[in-house]
Amino acid sequence: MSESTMKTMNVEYAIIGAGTAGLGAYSKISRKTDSLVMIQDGPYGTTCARVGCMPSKLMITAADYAHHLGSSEFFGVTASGRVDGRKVLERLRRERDNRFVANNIRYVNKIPAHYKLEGRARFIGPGRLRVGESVEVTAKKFILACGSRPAISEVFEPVMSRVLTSDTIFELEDLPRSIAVIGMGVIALELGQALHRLGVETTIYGRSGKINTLTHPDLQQQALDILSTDLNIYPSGQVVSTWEDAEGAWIEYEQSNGQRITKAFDRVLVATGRVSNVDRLGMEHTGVEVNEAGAVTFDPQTMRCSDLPIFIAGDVTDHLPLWHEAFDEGRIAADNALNYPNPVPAKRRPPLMVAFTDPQIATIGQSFRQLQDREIVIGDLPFTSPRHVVWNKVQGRIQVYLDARTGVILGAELLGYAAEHLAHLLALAITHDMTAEQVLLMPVYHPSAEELLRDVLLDAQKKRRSNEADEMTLSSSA
Ligand SMILES: Cc1cc2nc3c(=O)[nH]c(=O)nc-3n(C[C@H](O)[C@H](O)[C@H](O)COP(=O)(O)OP(=O)(O)OC[C@H]3O[C@@H](n4cnc5c(N)ncnc54)[C@H](O)[C@@H]3O)c2cc1C
Ligand SMILES: NC(=O)c1ccc[n+]([C@@H]2O[C@H](COP(=O)([O-])OP(=O)(O)OC[C@H]3O[C@@H](n4cnc5c(N)ncnc54)[C@H](O)[C@@H]3O)[C@@H](O)[C@H]2O)c1
Repeated sequence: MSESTMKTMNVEYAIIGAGTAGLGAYSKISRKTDSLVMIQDGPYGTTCARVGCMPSKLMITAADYAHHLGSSEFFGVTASGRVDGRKVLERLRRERDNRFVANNIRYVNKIPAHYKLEGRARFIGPGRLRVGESVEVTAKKFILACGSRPAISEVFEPVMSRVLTSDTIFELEDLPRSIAVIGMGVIALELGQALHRLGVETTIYGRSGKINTLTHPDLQQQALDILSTDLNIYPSGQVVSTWEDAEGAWIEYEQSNGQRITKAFDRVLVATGRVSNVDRLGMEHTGVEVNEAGAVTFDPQTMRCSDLPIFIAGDVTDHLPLWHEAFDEGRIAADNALNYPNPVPAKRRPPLMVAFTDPQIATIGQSFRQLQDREIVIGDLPFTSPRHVVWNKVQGRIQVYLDARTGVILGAELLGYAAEHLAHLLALAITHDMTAEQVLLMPVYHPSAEELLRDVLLDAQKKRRSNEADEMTLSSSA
């Protein structure tokens, strides 16, 4: 394209990406100025609604129904269920498209056309972007909100026609007969368990041997043991080769003990993490600092990159790739872009993560690993309350970490049925720097799952008092 046919735009603010973070930034900036553009490559609707949080939870819910039917005998209820894979996937797409994606598109459609530009943006110089092949945008401030994409390693190239990722699995017409799930992170565990419960012969191939979403070794092991009771999991090793023939996609996997396993599958779901789209942005033209791993360095309080008028938000950061964080970061980045060069540092919320497996995995505040150098007491109980017994859901554990001196709740790791709700109560307590004693002032209904939270805090308190008594005995005998 010649310079003369290149369309040019000159604005104050350019937002790259119209996902959760980009739209969060747009909503703030558009209230203050007309001089902005939001550039989107690919379909609108956001990763969360189209191929992330929402379709995965819709699939998990169908799988939960199938699982409950299969286990209802325990309650004296005989039920028979048959999974119709086509209907499961049709319903998933219907709900996703008519509700979650449609809501988002409705919002995007209300954005005036002159604020929106479609095409892939990349920097061609400081303050200058090329969008697609025919548009050049000059802006004073930039918000990088262009998300991430599934990582697929070269070893899967021979079976690419059978490879699925979270970007493609929800578009299947029918459920496959068998699937290899590569990875043991959140996507692999959520979707692997759901597919298994929907009747797909599923094998999960991990790498590290650990469920790293949790950090306490006992919880990691217990999570693996529980999930392995109904799921076929090889936790530790690596895929060494793949090939395809009439039987399907063959996976050759070497376990960490050196033993090799070879098996053919209809499909292969690669869930081995995500890569930030920052690598396609031409950052070398901007002067932004990039660390050894290729990630942009930024200040999490302002989302500012180096000292430049460039801000970053959402999964593109490689840091806390979760929906609520993307939304917060978009808004923090917008506030700081609007106020540039004066920083507006934001108080970040305590970390909160829930994996929607059964049992659920949740982490709140500081992890056990992060607290290793600090004096803490651990409230630690099996995930059992009268309510959990009634539900016949007594697997797992809850750990709450208190500062040994003050009793302030610092963090927690949970593995248990519907842990999401206790996780949110703990998140509230941590947000307000509450002590166990303060939380214990709350009324707790009987029989409720929240009794477990009360009991684990009482356990932690008891340990704290016993530590204090030991210290007093020591000092009086010294
Ligand atoms: C399967 C799955 C399940 C998940 N489940 C949950 C969950 O239960 N709870 C939770 O909190 N989080 C969940 N997440 C994470 C959550 O979806 C993300 O954290 C969130 O969607 C990130 O939003 P974002 O705005 O950073 O990115 P996105 O929504 O991906 O937006 C970025 C946009 O930028 C566009 N883009 C990329 N490059 C360019 C470019 N050069 N120029 C212009 N545009 C560009 C992309 O096409 C994309 O549309 C899940 C993710 C996945 C994949
Ligand atoms: N419920 C939720 O909030 C939810 C659900 C799904 C996804 N997400 C978000 O999406 C992000 C991406 O999820 P993800 O599961 O792709 O990433 P992840 O980082 O959680 O897990 C990737 C896993 O793949 C393993 N791995 C990497 N290379 C491998 C290889 N060659 N062979 C075998 N295993 C390999 C890693 O050890 C890791 O366990 C998550 O970090 C999470 O923030 C959140």
